[in-house]
Amino acid sequence: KEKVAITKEQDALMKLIVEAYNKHQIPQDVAKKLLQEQYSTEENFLLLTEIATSQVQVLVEFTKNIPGFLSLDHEDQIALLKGSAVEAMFLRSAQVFSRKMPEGHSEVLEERIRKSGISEEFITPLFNFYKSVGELHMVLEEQALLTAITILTPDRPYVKDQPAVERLQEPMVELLKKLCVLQHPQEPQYFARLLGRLTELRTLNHYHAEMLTSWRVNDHKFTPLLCEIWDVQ
Ligand SMILES: CC(C)NC(=O)n1c(-c2ccccc2)cc2c1CN(S(=O)(=O)c1cccs1)CC2
Repeated sequence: KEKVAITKEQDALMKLIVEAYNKHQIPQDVAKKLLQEQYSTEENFLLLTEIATSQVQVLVEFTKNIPGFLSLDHEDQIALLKGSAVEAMFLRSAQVFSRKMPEGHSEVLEERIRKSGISEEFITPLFNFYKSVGELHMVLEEQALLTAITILTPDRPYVKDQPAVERLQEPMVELLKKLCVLQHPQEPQYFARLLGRLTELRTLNHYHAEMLTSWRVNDHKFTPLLCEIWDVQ
């Protein structure tokens, strides 16, 4: 059985990705707001809009720190960000949700999200996804790499130079694979389960697009940044 070891380069890459991931956490005060007073549906929706908007800003900063990203074609950089924003947001949500929270906090958070005007047929797959990510008990390095891998998906719409994106994503996938073997030696299929979450994420894109149209119908307001990244209005 060949000895799996992280090379010096891989260790340097991982440190860069984790550092970027840590630097760009969501301002806790915004997420904490969701846990405070009892809000109406409209106020919960506005809070989610605020949290989602701050998350997109966090996502852009994290992405800019992915080694090689800023050397990609500029239009491709935009195409990758727009193509991955929803997935990165739901991955982040799942990671926030699956984190150990003080007693009763995740129930309150779940309640607030359920009472935010999001249609039922979207809430179910959303919480199924949060649960399936939570069951993986990902370590920080895995979360950061999985987010970078999601952003560096070559086959997003309008990406011109896909091979250039593949050249950035490939080493991250290789590194994540090694990490999984080292972190979960008793679970050889763990890496495959992680990648399976990325497939599940793509289905949430579809639900999110459906949700957006239903919100536009009953004229919910989004921020300019969310309109920009989600191509609405
Ligand atoms: C952490 C950030 C990325 N999470 C977030 O914004 N959440 C969270 C969430 C999950 C765990 C902890 C805190 C918040 C649940 C939901 C969203 C956003 N969306 S949304 O983007 O469709 C939306 C935007 C405006 C109205 S609805 C709906 C569902």
